[in-house]
Amino acid sequence: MTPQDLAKRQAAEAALAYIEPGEVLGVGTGSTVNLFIDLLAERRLVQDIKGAVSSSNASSERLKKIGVPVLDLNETGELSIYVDGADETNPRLQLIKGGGAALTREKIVAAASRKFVCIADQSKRVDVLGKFPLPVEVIPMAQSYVGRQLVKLGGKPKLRDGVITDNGNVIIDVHGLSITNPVELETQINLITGVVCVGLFARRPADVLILGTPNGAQTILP
Ligand SMILES: O=C[C@H](O)[C@H](O)[C@H](O)COP(=O)(O)O
Repeated sequence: MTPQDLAKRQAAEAALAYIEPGEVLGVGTGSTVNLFIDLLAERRLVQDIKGAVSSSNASSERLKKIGVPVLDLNETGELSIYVDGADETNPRLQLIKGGGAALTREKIVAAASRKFVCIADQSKRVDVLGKFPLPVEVIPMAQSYVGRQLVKLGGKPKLRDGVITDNGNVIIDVHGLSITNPVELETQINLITGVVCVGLFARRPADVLILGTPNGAQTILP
């Protein structure tokens, strides 16, 4: 395991403490979440939860493989805990997400959860969001139009080659942004016709960040 994977695993392991027995768990997407799912099996915690609402087909498959029932968010109502990774986090726990193209469902599950526990290695921590290209999920026929609007906002849009989301849409990654006002930019991008979702989690930041570091897992509050 690389030092980065070890740090991700530390964060994932610390997040196990947030699981509420008998509850439905919200589960995100990505390599850090995969380690979290693996730990559910390793630590025999699968029986403790009622099931999971997942933010991607990939996570659903992984959950089913270890015997976790994957439930429909429309049937579960509000979730107590949502555990997910991030591509970047600032000190206010506002995030960039969507490196794995799952941003829209992630934002839905985060919105429907009382507590969002973000798990990441320390390389994800930044002062100002934007070094990681900002993912935007877009309806395919609007791709060029949305690209032009994103240029007007100061970004350099680039279509993510060969990627179709679980919702049948494309991803535009916006390079060259220095996101000093994440709430405003999230609103501006949301207002572009053809945008399904932007991977900026500013209006609904994480509630808790668990960061894997060489000195162990650190819990950070906004
Ligand atoms: O679409 C993917 C998600 O937003 C992931 O949570 C994010 O990309 C972080 O992934 P990883 O844990 O692999 O760094």
